[in-house]
Amino acid sequence: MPGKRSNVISWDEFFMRVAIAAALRSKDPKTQVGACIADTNNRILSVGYNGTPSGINDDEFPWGTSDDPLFDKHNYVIHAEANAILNYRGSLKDMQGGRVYVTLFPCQECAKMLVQAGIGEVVYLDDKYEGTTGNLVARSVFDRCGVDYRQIHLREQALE
Ligand SMILES: Nc1nc(=O)n([C@H]2C[C@H](O)[C@@H](COP(=O)(O)O)O2)cc1CO
Ligand SMILES: [Zn+2]
Repeated sequence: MPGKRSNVISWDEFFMRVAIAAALRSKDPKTQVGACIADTNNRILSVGYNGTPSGINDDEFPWGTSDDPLFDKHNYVIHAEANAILNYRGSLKDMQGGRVYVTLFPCQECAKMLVQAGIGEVVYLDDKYEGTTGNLVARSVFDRCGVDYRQIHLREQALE
């Protein structure tokens, strides 16, 4: 009798890899972000990535920044975390105490939305905007609202 495979990936790795797969769909040339929401039973509820609102064609969208707010992508893009919440078609009750896996630490606006959606823990990979105002406010939101956050690192993993 062959024994079981022992080198399976953890739930943390699994959900983060799903978030990474979502980020691969992003059309943003500078920063691609993916998010995966899992419930307390380790079931995936939803996935999202940063993109334009559905009425705006992301292939033709000018993906740049500008002094003119009408031509700055930041004013149009829906963040990965927000899309993951909005993509869910079930009851928000299902997200209570759940976890969001994000490839980049959330901004302050998404932090507030994640709190209101009932998310209990944020697991993130990158934190390239650490120390910026939005990043500090997001941390403050999580701290004040009792949402835990922790960074993970992925190891190389091939199928064997
Ligand atoms: N947590 C996040 N989730 C996201 O979906 N984003 C998105 C918004 C933009 O499309 C892009 C950031 O663009 P840039 O400022 O690095 O050129 O990533 C950004 C953050 C950072 O807080
Ligand atoms: Zn955000």
